[in-house]
Amino acid sequence: MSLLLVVAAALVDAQDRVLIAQRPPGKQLAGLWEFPGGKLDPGERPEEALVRELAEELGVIVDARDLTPLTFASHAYEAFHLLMPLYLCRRWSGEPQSREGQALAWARPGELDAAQMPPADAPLIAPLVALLG
Ligand SMILES: Nc1nc2c([nH]c(=O)n2[C@H]2C[C@H](O)[C@@H](COP(=O)(O)OP(=O)(O)OP(=O)(O)O)O2)c(=O)[nH]1
Repeated sequence: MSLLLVVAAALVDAQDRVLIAQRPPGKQLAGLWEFPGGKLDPGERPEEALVRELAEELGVIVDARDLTPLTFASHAYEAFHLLMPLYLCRRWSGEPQSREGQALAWARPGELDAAQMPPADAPLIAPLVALLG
């Protein structure tokens, strides 16, 4: 079993909407809507990796101190077991923009559709709904 650590963020705006990004064609899980984030580079701390990924993918600047642990996903994919902490982030600078060609959307947690998200993400919806409605 290989364990894959991926860090992800729920960026939450003033209307309590969460930013989701669509995985581009050609990638694993293409077309599904996920939380921005990604894998750690060698030697990187999780929060540092997430700050980097948010800058690369969305062009936003986040202070690691504004990343609050919210919940996590633990899911057995065929090729690896995914462990994915999900951080809550309500403060950043810059307007999130698609830096890698991915579609972006803001959604109320209650509107998130597990069927359109990676299987690992389904259990993440309930904590977001509990927090934000
Ligand atoms: N960022 C993110 N990844 C997720 C979520 N749910 C989920 O199962 N994943 C999986 C998909 C990928 O296997 C992995 C994230 O890896 P990644 O985005 O850095 O890498 P990738 O597969 O796009 O490909 P690559 O960068 O290695 O080319 O975690 C999610 O909500 N956000």
